[in-house]
Amino acid sequence: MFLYVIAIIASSFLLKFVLKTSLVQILKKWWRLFEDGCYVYQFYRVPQFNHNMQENQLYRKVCTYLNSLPCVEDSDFTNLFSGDKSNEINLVLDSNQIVVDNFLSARVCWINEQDENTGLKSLVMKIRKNDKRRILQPYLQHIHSVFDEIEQRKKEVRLFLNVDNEPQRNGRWRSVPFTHPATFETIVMDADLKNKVKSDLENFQKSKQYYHRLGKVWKRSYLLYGPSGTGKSTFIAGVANMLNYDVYDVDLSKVTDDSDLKMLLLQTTNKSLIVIEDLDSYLGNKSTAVSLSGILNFMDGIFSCCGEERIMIFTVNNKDQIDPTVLRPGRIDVHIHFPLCDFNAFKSLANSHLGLKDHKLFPQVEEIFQTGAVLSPAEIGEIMISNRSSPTRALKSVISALHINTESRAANRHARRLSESGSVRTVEETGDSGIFCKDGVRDFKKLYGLLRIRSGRKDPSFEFDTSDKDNSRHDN
Ligand SMILES: Nc1ncnc2c1ncn2[C@@H]1O[C@H](COP(=O)(O)OP(=O)(O)OP(=O)(O)O)[C@@H](O)[C@H]1O
Ligand SMILES: [Mg+2]
Repeated sequence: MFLYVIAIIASSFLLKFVLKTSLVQILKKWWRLFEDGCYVYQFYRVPQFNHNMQENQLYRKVCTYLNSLPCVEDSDFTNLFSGDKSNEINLVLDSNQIVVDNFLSARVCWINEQDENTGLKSLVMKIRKNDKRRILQPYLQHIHSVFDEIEQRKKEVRLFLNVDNEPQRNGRWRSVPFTHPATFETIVMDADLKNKVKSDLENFQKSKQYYHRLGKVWKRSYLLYGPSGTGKSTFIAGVANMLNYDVYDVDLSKVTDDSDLKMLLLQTTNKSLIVIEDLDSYLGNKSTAVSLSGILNFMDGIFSCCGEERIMIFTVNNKDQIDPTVLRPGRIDVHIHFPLCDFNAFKSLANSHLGLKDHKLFPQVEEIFQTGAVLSPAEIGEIMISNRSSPTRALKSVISALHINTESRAANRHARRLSESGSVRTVEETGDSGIFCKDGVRDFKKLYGLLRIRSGRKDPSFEFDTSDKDNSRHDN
């Protein structure tokens, strides 16, 4: 019994010693040396420079790939560098260190070598001969795609604008850094819809092979439709920031003719968002020199054959007035509705703008929404921002604004009825915009400085058209 107790105490001390010291690591190293002796290996060297002393691009790619691996932390010696962003620290492998990577259940060792005499660096890959045939090609492919992903994330996003067509100017696009702070997370929209859009975008990014197999241009087109101030432009900024894609904002009023539009498209780069805002204001209207067929060809993407991975986004306020040929499958793949605020959207805004998850005035707000009051997220957001020091005051202001909206809509309806009976002219006839022609306007304007409000109809929130039936969902 005594011996038994002694054995337990001794083994617990031994265990503590093993865990506290590096004995486990030492044993692992010995085991690896023993294992290495049992296999035949193939070595591949990736030098930093080729024979003409030009930089070997593969070396840069492998370096970036290896430094991104979590197991870099496990190497005996690692350098720490500050990154581009504040608080960012990058781990960089030191010379003559070994990194062990795992790929398709095979072990791949990388040794970061530096020649003592010349100082030239190279990376040496060591894989078992048994695994060579199976993993070499896919592994190198994997390194390429991880590198591309990392580069894409690091890239500075730029906003391109088409300038007037002046002969002395080189190229039609001018660019500035894209610094819009919107992210996909800050956009207020139905959570289910947001997830669907997000996974649609992510699927698109991964579908290179799929599009190639089908012989289709690797592009996807989205139509964002809804009243003013519902977040369409903000959504575009959020997508650009999420995907790290450049944004090409096409101003159709500056396009001189159809071939100029083709030229603009040809001068866009891969991994970009090509945006035409307020498309409805250009269709069948003289504000652009581009014809309908010019716009249709642009949307079809036959001129984007020289590039890949582009997302086209068109915004409109009302899609009912748009020629159906413009919206046909292939030209527009996904329709996304941006509705005016309902109570759920209001709660999201109250949470993000005022930090309120609940409040005693919420039931009152819900009640007014049920009477059919409508304001855009922009309008409600603006009231909240102006009153953010007092959440209760902010909510009371929202309630007042919603009341004014309900009363104005009722007054508008009444005026329309009178107009139909021939006694009074409607707001449309007088040229005033919506509710602001009524007395309530001054109170309303006092609450915040927004001038535009339009009512919207309830439309399906997310529609994949017939070309994408599997994914289609109608929210109505
Ligand atoms: N759904 C939303 N989520 C987050 N913010 C929003 C949303 N809708 C509007 N906003 C805010 O309102 C302002 C105006 O929105 P935005 O410009 O995106 O509207 P829009 O739909 O593009 O309007 P328009 O049709 O007039 O161009 C932005 O500052 C944005 O922050
Ligand atoms: Mg907009």
